[in-house]
Amino acid sequence: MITVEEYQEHVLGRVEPLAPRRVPVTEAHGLRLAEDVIAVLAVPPFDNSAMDGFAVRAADLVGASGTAPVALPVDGDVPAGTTRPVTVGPGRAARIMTGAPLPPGADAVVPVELSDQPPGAAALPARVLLRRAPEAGAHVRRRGEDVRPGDVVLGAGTVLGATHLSAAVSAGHGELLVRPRPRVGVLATGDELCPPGVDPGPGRIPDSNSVLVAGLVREAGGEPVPLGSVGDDPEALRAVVAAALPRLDALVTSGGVSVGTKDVVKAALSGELDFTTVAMQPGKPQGFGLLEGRVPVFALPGNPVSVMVSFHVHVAPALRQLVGRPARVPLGTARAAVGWRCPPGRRQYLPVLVDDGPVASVRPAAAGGSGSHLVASLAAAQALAVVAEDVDAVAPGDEVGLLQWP
Ligand SMILES: Nc1nc2c(c(=O)[nH]1)N[C@H]1C(S)=C(S)[C@@H](COP(=O)(O)OP(=O)(O)OC[C@H]3O[C@@H](n4cnc5c(N)ncnc54)[C@H](O)[C@@H]3O)O[C@H]1N2
Ligand code: MOO
Repeated sequence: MITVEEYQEHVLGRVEPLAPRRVPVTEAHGLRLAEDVIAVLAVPPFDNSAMDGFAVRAADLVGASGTAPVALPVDGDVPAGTTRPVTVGPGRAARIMTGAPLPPGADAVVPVELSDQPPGAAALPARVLLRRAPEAGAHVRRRGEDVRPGDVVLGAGTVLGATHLSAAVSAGHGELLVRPRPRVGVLATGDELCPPGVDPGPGRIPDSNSVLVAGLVREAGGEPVPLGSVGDDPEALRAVVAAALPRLDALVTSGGVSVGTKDVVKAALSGELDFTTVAMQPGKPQGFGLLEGRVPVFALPGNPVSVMVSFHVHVAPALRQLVGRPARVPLGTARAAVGWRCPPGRRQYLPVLVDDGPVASVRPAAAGGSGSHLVASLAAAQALAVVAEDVDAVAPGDEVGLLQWP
C-alpha cells in the first residue's frame, strides 16, 4: 500500500497541461485565457455621439439659451452605421443619432430635448432652434477614451465571463487563445449494471457511477464524454477505449480494479496502467497510467462513495493541472460535532454535513456510517472530512481536515 501523497505525486508527475487552443469567442465562456488580449481596435473605435440630437460647431452657439435660442440650417442626417457622414460647415448643423460618427467639422452635440424638434421619429427639419451653448466636446465620446490599440484588455489566466468576452469583442477579437476544457471519457464497468430508470431485475443495479462521474467532471470544468457501460469482458472494454481515445484528453473508468475473479479493467489494461492500493478509505484500489503516452486514465474502484472520493482526491487535481491551474488545493479545517470510527492505517475521507460557524462543524452525512456503497446518502454530503491514518476514532470536538469543492 502506498500513501495518498505518493500516489498523488505519481499521478501529477505524469499529467501535462493541454496545449492552448484558439476558439471562437462564442465558445470561450468559462475557459481560462492562455495569453494577454491586446486591443486591435480602439474603444470607442471613432469619435461618436452620446446623444440623439444635432451635431454642431460649439463656436456657432456661443450665448444660445432658452430665452435666446440660435437657429442653424440642418444639412442632413447622420445615422449610426453611416460610412459617409455629411460635413458640418460653419454656422450649420446635422441631425445625429447616438453611436453615429461625429461628422467632419462638428465638435459638439446638442440633445434633441434642447431644440425645437420633437423627440423620436420626425422628418428632417430644414432648420433647428437650439437652446444650449455647448462646450466643445459636449456629448462626444472620444475614440480610444476606454482602450487604445495595443492596450492590454485582459490578462492571461483570466477565467472568461460574459463581461470579459464583450471587452475582447469590442477590442476587435473574434477568437481567443484559451486552455481548452478537457474532454473526459466516462466509462462504467460490470455485468450487474443497467441503464437509469430501467427495472434492474434480480442481481443487477442501476449504473449510478456514469452520471456521478459525468457531473463531477462538469463541476470540475471538464467536458464529459459519456461512453456508457461495458460488462465484464476485457475485449469489449479494450474496443470501447480504443475507439474513444482519439477524442479524449482523459478517461475515468469505475469498477473492476480489485481482486475479484472478473475485475475487467485490471484484466484489460494491466499492461498499460499501474494498479496499486492507496492508504485511504474509501478508494483503496486504484489504477492509473497514460494511454498512447498522452491520455491519463483513472481506473477508480466501483463503489460509488469510492468513486466520489477518488475523483476529488486524484482526478480533480489532475484536471486542474491539465488546464494549467495549480493542482493542489489546501485543505480547510473543521470540528467534529459527533464522534465516529476510522479505519486504522488508512486516511479517512468521510462524506459530511457542514454547519458553518466561526469554525465549521461536521457530522457524517450517512446515518449508516462510512460504507462506500451508501450512494443515496451521498446526496446529502457537502464536503469530505479528512482524518489522519494514525487515528482510529474521532471524538466530538476533535479537529479534522475539510475537503470542499466548488
Ligand atoms: N477480497 C477483497 N475484496 C474487496 C477488496 C479487497 O481488498 N479484497 N476491496 C474492496 C474495496 S475497498 C473496493 S472499493 C472494491 C473495489 O472493487 P472494484 O473496483 O473491482 O469494483 P466492483 O467490484 O466492480 O464494484 C464494487 C461495488 O460497486 C458497485 N458498482 C460498480 N459499478 C457501479 C456503477 N457503475 N454504478 C453503481 N454501482 C456500481 C458494484 O456493484 C459493487 O457493489 O472491492 C472491494 N472488495
Ligand atoms: O476502498 Mo473501498 O474504495 O473502501 O470501498
